[in-house]
Amino acid sequence: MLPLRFVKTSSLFSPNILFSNFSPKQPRTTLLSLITTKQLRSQSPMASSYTTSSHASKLLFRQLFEKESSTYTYLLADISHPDKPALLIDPVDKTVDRDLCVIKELGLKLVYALNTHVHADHVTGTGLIKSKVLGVKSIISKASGSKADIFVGTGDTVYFGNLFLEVRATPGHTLGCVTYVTGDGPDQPNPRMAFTGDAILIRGCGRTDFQGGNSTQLYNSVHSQIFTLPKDTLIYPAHDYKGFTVSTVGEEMQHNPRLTKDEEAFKNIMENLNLSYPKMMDIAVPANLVCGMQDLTSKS
Ligand SMILES: N[C@@H](CCC(=O)N[C@@H](CSS)C(=O)NCC(=O)O)C(=O)O
Repeated sequence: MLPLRFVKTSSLFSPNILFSNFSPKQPRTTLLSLITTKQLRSQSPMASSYTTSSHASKLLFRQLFEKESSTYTYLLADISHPDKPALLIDPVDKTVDRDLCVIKELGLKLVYALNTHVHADHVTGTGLIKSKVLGVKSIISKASGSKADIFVGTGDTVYFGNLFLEVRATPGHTLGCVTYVTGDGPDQPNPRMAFTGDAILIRGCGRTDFQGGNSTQLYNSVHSQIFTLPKDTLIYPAHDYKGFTVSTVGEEMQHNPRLTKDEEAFKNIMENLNLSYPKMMDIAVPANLVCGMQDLTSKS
């Protein structure tokens, strides 16, 4: 387990080898194998874009959907870098083959599998990915209580090529929730993109009734860590149940039916959601507390 303050992928790697500096003081070398996953052509990405940057086409971005749990997985890669280093946010076990197929077809090199939190409604694809693509590192917050290769917290940056994600702790749905935000800088995507997990959903938010959930904390997280981002920041949540794909900070500040209320009204809404527990909860939470390595620990 590597505590992390700074993750930067170096530009010094050949097509099949990636050198990752996990800390400026502790350089580490990781050999990544080629992806050997069987291609599944029947499954395709749901939504896509080649770049959201105002600069040279640099960020490759895909929004991928898993329909049973209505989960979004996000693929990001720096395609201006010779090795096209890529990462996945919130992969789902059931769609790992589809996601790895896209990564292979696009000639990307998967470096990291990140989770925004310990999910209760599906098993993360992280463990399966690590068993299929050697060298991929799992990332989650320390506060999640989960096992992983790398732990992140507020202020950490996760580099893939010359692009990076900034980590913001956004607890409230669970204790260990984080939001990953694309970097603020001249060569970073503009507008910025926030991968909010379940902290904020489009016109909604994550429930707060289990896994250390707390509505006051969620309210404060969203207002201090997400609503303070530029209003044109794109919001990409971990779920959508209504057919939405993307929103913006400004749009949610104006139209989110829960988070536009004052704190007391918000708490009242959250206490009266009356949602049933996720069907997969008893399987998903223990599996996700080991980052999806539950069936793989003896094999890896
Ligand atoms: N029916 C689904 C679970 C739906 C659910 O509870 N979603 C969560 C996020 S996954 S833990 C949530 O926070 N929903 C908020 C909302 O307002 O819907 C299942 O059985 O898996």
